[in-house]
Amino acid sequence: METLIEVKNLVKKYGNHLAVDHLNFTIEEGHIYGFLGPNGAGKSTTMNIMTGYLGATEGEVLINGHDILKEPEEAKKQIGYLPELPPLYMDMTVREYMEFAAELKKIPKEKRAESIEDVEKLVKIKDVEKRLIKNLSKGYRQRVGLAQAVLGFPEIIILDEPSVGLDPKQIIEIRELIRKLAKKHTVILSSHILAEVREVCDYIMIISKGKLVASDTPENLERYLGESGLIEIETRTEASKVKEVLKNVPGIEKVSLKIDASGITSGQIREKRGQDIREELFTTFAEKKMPLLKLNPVQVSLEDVFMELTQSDKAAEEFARKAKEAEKGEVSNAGDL
Ligand SMILES: Nc1ncnc2c1ncn2[C@@H]1O[C@H](COP(=O)(O)OP(=O)(O)OP(=O)(O)O)[C@@H](O)[C@H]1O
Repeated sequence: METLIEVKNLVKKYGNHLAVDHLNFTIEEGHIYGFLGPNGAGKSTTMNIMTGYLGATEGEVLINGHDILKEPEEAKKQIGYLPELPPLYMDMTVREYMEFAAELKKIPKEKRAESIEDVEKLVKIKDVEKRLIKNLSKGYRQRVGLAQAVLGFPEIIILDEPSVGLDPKQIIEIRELIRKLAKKHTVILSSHILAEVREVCDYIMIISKGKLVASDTPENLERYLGESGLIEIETRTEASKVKEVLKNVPGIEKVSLKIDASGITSGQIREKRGQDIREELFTTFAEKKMPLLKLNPVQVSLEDVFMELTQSDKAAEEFARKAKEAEKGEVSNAGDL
């Protein structure tokens, strides 16, 4: 697969504030990437640098091998960008604005009309092309912003929070449109909403405090981080006896139990790092004739992962460790085959 964008050691400082902190990643052809991070994480700043709207303090961005600062024309030609606040001219009609955008993009005169028609149909703004932008709803304005990004059908389309401020129906429409675009283009979008990124993107980059704290497919992120090291159990045996039995099971870090009104003891067992004590638990309880009603490893959702990664530096470090281990595991598995 072809590498379209290389971001190398990117740093952006606003005064003393490090908005982008040594970012490194590549964008490969044919995916829908999601930049996910809380407000202020540095998503817009990164996108503005990648698209040549903002200079970096350090580092470099290559678009199809062209440095965005040294060869801006060549690099920008390959990108369509919808910034957080689309640069719309309120007193222009939609069509006038599209003509203006086509001129800026240097689309040859003889191809302009056709190019605009194609995009207007795709984004469904043909019906409003004679209306002034200031009289359009927020949803339609966003579509016009998207239309100027898509105009000329560049290879890479970058969208900053494309669904912010839209109503649920418009959000669904925008998502459908993004999926449609992704059939022929590489799309990068940012969002602070995990559900949105998970729904549309096949690759997620989690950004927190200007740093890339995780980057993988949604499935892999869930897999690496899904195991919490916690096991839920339930039994009719008294809590004190359960505690006694658990003392003899190696690999346990912590136990917390409670009894409900019906006499069922339930609780959580935290395993020591890297241990899997499920079989040991099962046989120990069975030997003592203390049947377990439940023995269930607690799965962490992508929501939990996101919250943890973006709130705690320790969690982010832990993620990096797990991802490395998983990578090593995959390499050695491949070797075994
Ligand atoms: N022009 C600026 N001057 C000073 N600080 C800035 C400027 N632009 C952004 N920042 C700061 O840089 C950090 C990153 O901002 P950025 O807009 O890139 O984040 P974001 O992830 O896109 O969040 P949002 O979704 O809220 O835009 C924030 O702390 C922000 O306050």
